[in-house]
Amino acid sequence: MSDELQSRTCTPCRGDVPPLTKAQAQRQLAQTPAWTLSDDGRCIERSFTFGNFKDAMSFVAKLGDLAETEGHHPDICFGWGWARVTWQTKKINGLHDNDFIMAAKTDGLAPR
Ligand SMILES: C[C@H](O)[C@H](O)[C@H]1CNC2=NC(N)=NC(=O)C2=N1
Repeated sequence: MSDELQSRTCTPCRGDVPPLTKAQAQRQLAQTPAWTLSDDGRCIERSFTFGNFKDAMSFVAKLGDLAETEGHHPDICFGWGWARVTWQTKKINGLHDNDFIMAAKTDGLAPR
């Protein structure tokens, strides 16, 4: 399930496709069950915990590198012992398969 998503790479989104509907997003969420769909169905979010600030910042740095590699970028908040990641495709103000691919890849970066 999410292994399949983790193995995929993002496709450039030129903004010429509609966002996933809330029902489509809910179906996709089955592959990334640790993530929460927003009420408006336009983004997915997950919080992570760490033992200290350094580990949280290291996770954020790795996620930033991944985002640059994939050309698809999250919103990230973080602090001592925590990080919150939100995925949305800004160009379409909603969710795209890329967001679920990146959510699965984000899970792969998190400490077990
Ligand atoms: C040209 C560049 O690839 C695009 O602007 C990308 C960059 N990263 C992006 N990240 C996200 N989350 N949404 C986008 O629409 C987006 N567009």
